[in-house]
Amino acid sequence: MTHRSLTFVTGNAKKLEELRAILGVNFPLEIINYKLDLPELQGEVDEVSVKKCQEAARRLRKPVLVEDTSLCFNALKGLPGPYIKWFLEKLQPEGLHRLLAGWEDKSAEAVCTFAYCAGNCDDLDVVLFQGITKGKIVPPRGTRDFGWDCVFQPDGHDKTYAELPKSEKNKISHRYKALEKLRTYFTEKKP
Ligand SMILES: O=P(O)(O)OP(=O)(O)OP(=O)(O)OC[C@H]1O[C@@H](n2cnc3c(O)ncnc32)[C@H](O)[C@@H]1O
Ligand SMILES: [Mg+2]
Repeated sequence: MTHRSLTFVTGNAKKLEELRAILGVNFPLEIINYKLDLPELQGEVDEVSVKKCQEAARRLRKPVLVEDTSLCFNALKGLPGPYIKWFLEKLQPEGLHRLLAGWEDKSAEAVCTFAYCAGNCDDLDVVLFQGITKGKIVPPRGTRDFGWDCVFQPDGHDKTYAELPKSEKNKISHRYKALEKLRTYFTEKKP
């Protein structure tokens, strides 16, 4: 059996860990990691992912996959959105919750957007696979080993992502939902 490969370009080891756990061994392509923190242009969620993916394809010149994660507060009309990394870095999880102090509405959406490009020089078409999990922003609870997991409580659960066992998060998460779409695409797609 020929094994096509796909290079996942990310500087984030936890994203890679979840991708491997979610896709498991039955995914038809071999996933190779290329550790690189790509520059991210400003814009709406989809735009950021498309540009990031085209930059990865330009640099690596082979089939590439990138991912961009947003955390969108409904009271703030979707912000911090794709800028969550910088908000988290400066404000820490406590500060993310405090951002919503003036609003009754604590609802938020975790959005994961995978972007794939076949990497041909003259064709930088990008396909997106997006997953959204709705929830609310709460005071931090649970482990602090991955980003804003400790302040995001998915709807229908009384635990934050950080309090849920990894295997549970990976059954309901924004990343899981995006990867299910990606799995369908690559499983049904003829080489
Ligand atoms: O190299 P890339 O793939 O861009 O990795 P990154 O860490 O820069 O990631 P993003 O640009 O997508 O920024 C998303 C931020 O949200 C965090 N994050 C991503 N997925 C998460 C998840 O499932 N749970 C909690 N935090 C997450 C991540 O650590 C960043 O701080
Ligand atoms: Mg990034």
